[in-house]
Amino acid sequence: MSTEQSTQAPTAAHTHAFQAEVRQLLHLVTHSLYSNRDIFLRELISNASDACDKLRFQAIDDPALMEGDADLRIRIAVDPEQRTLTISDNGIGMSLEDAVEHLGTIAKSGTREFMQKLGDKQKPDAALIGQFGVGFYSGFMVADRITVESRKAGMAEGEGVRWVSDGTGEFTVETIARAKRGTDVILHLRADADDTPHEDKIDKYLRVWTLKDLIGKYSDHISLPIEMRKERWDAEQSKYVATDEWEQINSAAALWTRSKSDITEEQYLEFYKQLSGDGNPPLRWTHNRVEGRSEYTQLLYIPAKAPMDLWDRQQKAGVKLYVKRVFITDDAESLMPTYLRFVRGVIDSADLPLNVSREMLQESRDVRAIREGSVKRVLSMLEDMAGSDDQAERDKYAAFWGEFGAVLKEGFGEDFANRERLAKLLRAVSTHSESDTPNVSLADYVSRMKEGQKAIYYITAETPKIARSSPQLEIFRKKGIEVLLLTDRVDEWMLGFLHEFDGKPLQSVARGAVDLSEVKGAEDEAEKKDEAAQSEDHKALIERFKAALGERVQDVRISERLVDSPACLVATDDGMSTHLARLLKQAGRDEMPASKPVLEINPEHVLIKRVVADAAHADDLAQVVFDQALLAEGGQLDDPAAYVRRVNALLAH
Ligand SMILES: Nc1ncnc2c1ncn2[C@@H]1O[C@H](COP(=O)(O)OP(=O)(O)OP(=O)(O)O)[C@@H](O)[C@H]1O
Repeated sequence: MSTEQSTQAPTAAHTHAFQAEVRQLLHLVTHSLYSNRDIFLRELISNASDACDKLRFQAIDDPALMEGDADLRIRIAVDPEQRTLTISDNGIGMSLEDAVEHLGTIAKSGTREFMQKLGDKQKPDAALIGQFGVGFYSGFMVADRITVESRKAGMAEGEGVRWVSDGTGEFTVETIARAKRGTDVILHLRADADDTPHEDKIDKYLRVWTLKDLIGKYSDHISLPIEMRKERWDAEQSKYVATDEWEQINSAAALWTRSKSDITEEQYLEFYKQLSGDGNPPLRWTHNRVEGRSEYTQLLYIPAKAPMDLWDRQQKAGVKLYVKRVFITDDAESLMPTYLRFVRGVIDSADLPLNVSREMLQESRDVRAIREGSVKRVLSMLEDMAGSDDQAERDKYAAFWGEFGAVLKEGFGEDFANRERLAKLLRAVSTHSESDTPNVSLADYVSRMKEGQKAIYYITAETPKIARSSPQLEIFRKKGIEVLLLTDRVDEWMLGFLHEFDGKPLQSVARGAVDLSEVKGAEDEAEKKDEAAQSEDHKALIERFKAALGERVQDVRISERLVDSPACLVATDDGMSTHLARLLKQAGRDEMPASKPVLEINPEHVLIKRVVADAAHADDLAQVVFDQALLAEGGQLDDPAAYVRRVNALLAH
């Protein structure tokens, strides 16, 4: 910065407008969250704690940042006369640019998307809002003005910043002189209306014992000391008055470092909320101290609800890495594979060096051991729920699968070592039940297989409804053979890795030829046809179709799987399924040429018989039969107009 600028800057306060999403968020914060205002304290303490974590981490490489004051702590002070509540930390602090950027915009993509989704709804459900942290802005639930004074560690005394806003449209920033590193967030509490019920009065946040109570409830697990001024009884004034001495309010032992028996369920739940910003209680958690070659503590939670950014693979991993209680990063993908990105928690290693770099994280054997250990724990939690004797636990698993099943499926390609465990956790929709909720496991399927049935049959489609109406299922339905209906986008990809279960191959009903001859079924004998007599007729029929369809098909054959429909499309054994070809096209992957389908026809069907009987319209009929087979499986016609023309010609005839 030039001298000219630095002498000018302190005098001018600049006004900035909040980003539109922040304005919207502020509106919500001040209008809708009225019922649980207490959380503002937890949010601000959490920010202060993060700021100290960041400083501690940066100071590993640059100890001068500590400026001789390495006792990081958070202080809460009240001034009843001025009606202010101040949350101070001696953490990393903010520069003027930081303040404009961080306290004027919303950086988290999930929150931003959420705000956009809410649109103009002024009164959304408070539980919904509770799902994500409103962070700093929650201060405006209780304050009609917030002043933030800060100086970034390592910057000069004259380079502090004051940020002020009344939480409507704008804020101002100016440069100030500030000797102390770190941040003071000063809340100018709103005045209560006379008719505010006692328990809702904002005044309560000026009372020391209320604050102590809230810190105990929401922030006890924060690993830094949270201090308030000691009070002394003043007989003359007959009230408590603050002294100059500070006392520690919380236990300041990071929750995961305590022994399990000292932690209540409520504390685990509260910690989860703080860690994840998710207002829904988690489904399960696991807390272990692992000893042996690699020593670490893990506290891992399985959430009940998917966050908005679940599909954003760029999102930070959900597990925070600490080394000997020092926060290192919340961006360590190497700790958890991508297919478990929904897991939230903390891993605290006793072995890694404090200045561990990103590259080291990727290569370290310790990290690999931690990762393997954590994956095992998560899969065990899921197995416990899925295989529990208790219906409530199994319901929890079903809920989990509904939220995260499609993500877990990515594991088949990502985690070869655990493929079998993942296969047991898989749930699918099935022709065996009417429910479109995936609740059939491969083990259930195998236990119901018919005598002589060799494969586990499935079909992929866009929706269960389309899958259920597929002509390819007809023969399976008739013979009472169960078929799994796989309708997640990731399924085709997953099936590239999942070839068998319990020694039984997985086989698509829409691929290759079906051979159900060995499956025991009552109708089979009666169905045996005089094959020799039919084969000549069939040959002619097939030739007709081939001549009409030319390049559109790879082959035409008599179907073994159709009962009621005239025709269906199937892939060759090694060809790409038409469903996958469509998915790739939707994803803009046109360069993958779809392999041409095989048309299977049902010679017993009246339309197919007409192709033989009505030579004049045989071509049109064959084309229409093909197009309809494509439509029936949710495909799109290349030339819909030609299809309509042909159908009309046939109808008019
Ligand atoms: N006490 C503080 N010291 C330093 N920086 C702070 C402090 N409080 C807030 N900030 C900065 O402002 C940013 C925005 O804070 P805010 O609480 O809105 O969101 P967040 O902390 O990123 O997310 P969330 O609170 O939902 O976890 C923070 O990311 C941080 O960069």
